[in-house]
Amino acid sequence: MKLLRFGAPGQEKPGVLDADNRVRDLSSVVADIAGDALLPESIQRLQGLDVASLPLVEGAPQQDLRVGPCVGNIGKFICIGLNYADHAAESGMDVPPEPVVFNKWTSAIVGPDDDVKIPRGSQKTDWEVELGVVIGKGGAYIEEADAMSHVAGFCVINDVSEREFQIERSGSWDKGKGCDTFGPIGPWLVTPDEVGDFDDLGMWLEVDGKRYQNGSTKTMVYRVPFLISYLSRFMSLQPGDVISTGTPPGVGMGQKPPVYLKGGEVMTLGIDKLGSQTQKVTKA
Ligand SMILES: NC(=O)N[C@@H](O)C(=O)O
Repeated sequence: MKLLRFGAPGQEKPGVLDADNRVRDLSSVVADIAGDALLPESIQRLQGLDVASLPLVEGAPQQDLRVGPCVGNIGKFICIGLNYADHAAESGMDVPPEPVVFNKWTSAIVGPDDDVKIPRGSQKTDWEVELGVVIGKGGAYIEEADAMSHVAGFCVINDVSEREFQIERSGSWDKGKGCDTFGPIGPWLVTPDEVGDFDDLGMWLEVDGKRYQNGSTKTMVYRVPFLISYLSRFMSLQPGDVISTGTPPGVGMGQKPPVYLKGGEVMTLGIDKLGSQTQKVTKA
């Protein structure tokens, strides 16, 4: 099942894609794709609906119908760094002995096709296609073997990053990761049954039609069940938390010479079975 949120920023309604990829309005069934609506029993209830009987929404998603972030009211936006050995190498860093964990502020969250704004003073705004994991059932000290029962679904994330703010300005990476618009999420929240093998999903990213990232979740160092279990030793996870699991090689910082985003450029990125995003780059 592909769940989504559609409408103007801040006023999104819940929806679901039907068999013909048209949007059906879920407002009469759930208030939002958020919080307790992501619990396993709630998702199961949605999966039991006759989708074709729900009201049809006018417009083609991602064309004349705006799609918002596929999860509302996200509590924590947790990211994993250096989770692909070849990306760690292009960043001039070693694969860490334990996952690198950092945050994106929730004010960074935007829809999959909303503009990405280069922050004031930035010279080094960069891209990162990543597999997103959305928590359905919360918990602490989750066993790795049980971790997938805590997952509501998967989505595409662009972990937009300002490298000078992140690496050259002291302190944690967070300054360069959480600027406004640096967290496009969606278009769809795809339930695990529809994704199947999440350890073998192709992922890609292009800027103005030039392909920079071409990877697969196959080469992740720390896999999804381990990451959920690992994170839950340091914090309780809650319904609607989002984990961005790291990027494969091909970021701008890793090009020779490095390449960074400029106003007017367009990023397109996607992951097998999870859909694609398109963002115009503008200036704050
Ligand atoms: N270098 C860097 O910022 N990396 C990451 O965010 C990552 O590995 O996903």
